[in-house]
Amino acid sequence: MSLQFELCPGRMIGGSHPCFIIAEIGQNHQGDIEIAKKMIKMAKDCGADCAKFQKSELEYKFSKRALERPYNSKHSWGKTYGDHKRHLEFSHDQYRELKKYAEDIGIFLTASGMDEMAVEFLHELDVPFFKVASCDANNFPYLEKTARKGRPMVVSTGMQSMETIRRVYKTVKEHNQKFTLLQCTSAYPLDPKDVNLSVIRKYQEEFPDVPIGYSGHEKGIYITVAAVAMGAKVVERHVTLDKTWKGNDHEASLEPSELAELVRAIRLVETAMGSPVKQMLPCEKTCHDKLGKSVIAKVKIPKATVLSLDMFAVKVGEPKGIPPEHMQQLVGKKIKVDVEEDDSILADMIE
Ligand SMILES: CC(=O)N[C@H](C=O)[C@@H](O)[C@H](O)[C@H](O)COP(=O)(O)O
Ligand SMILES: C=C(OP(=O)(O)O)C(=O)O
Repeated sequence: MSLQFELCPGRMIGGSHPCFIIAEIGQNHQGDIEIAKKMIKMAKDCGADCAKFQKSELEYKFSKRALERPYNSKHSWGKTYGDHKRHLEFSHDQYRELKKYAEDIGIFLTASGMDEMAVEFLHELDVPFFKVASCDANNFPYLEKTARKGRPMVVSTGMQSMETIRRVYKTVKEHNQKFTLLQCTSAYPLDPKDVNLSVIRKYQEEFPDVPIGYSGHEKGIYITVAAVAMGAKVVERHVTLDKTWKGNDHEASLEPSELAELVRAIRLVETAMGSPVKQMLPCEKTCHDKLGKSVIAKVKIPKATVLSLDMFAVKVGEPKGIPPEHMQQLVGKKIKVDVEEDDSILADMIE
């Protein structure tokens, strides 16, 4: 069984614990703290385990020239990429307010630290765990420093090769035992042919002591539910209050009704995963009583006949007799009574 650990106070993940569902608010709050709060509440009401944001200290995440480059996208909130990002970035005080709000309504809150300084701030904010965004999965100095802080980590692996992920595993593991790797393809919205859920299996094989999860950017909920059926122990999906809003991520996000449906579907599938022990269950008795088949006399069998296969048929009999899987064992045995054609052969008729 995969490693299990406490990702948030009182909330274990991995093993047979319920999948941990992260509602990624990201920057879908449009830079408005009241919308952000509504989204945290929505995540809670829909049954998600955690609301997540993205925290950057912009001069540490981007170079000057990257911040100054013109950003003409229809999703832009400013003339330059820096202006756009500044519009979407909450201050430290605003983060404290959001964290308090989440605590008040009873949902975990964290953020991806999008650079080392942001991780420092999140550490001080006392988030339950660090999320590492795909764009930092190959940022080894960052990974090492973050892992050394000792908080659990959820590491996304979009845009990376298997070789890099092996190195991520080794690097983080050296300093921190509590982490999970999420399969992710970083495209918005993500085409199903590029999802590669099979990577979940690959990760489970290569890293059997680490819970594996999935961070999805596709439309709809089916693929994420399938990830859970494959054993994803953490899932993350972007959420929005309105998919038509301005912003790069809204289209690939779930609206409240979809998030609620995703949570319901995940919990249903988890229940249905059940046990690998194959046996007839008590709930099957009614069906078995009505339609379970028995060994039936194909012909009249006189008392003292030595039984052979050509004397048997398999039918639903009344009363229920010997189950057909035991038919072979009857061969060569003697019958103690006369049996009419089409009667059930019962255990106490056999010598
Ligand atoms: C890889 C990564 O960070 N991806 C994030 C998480 O999925 C996204 O939310 C980006 O922040 C977003 O798509 C950027 O959009 P823009 O460039 O319009 O701010
Ligand atoms: C980019 C992020 O996540 P992912 O790589 O899982 O999409 C994030 O957490 O900010």
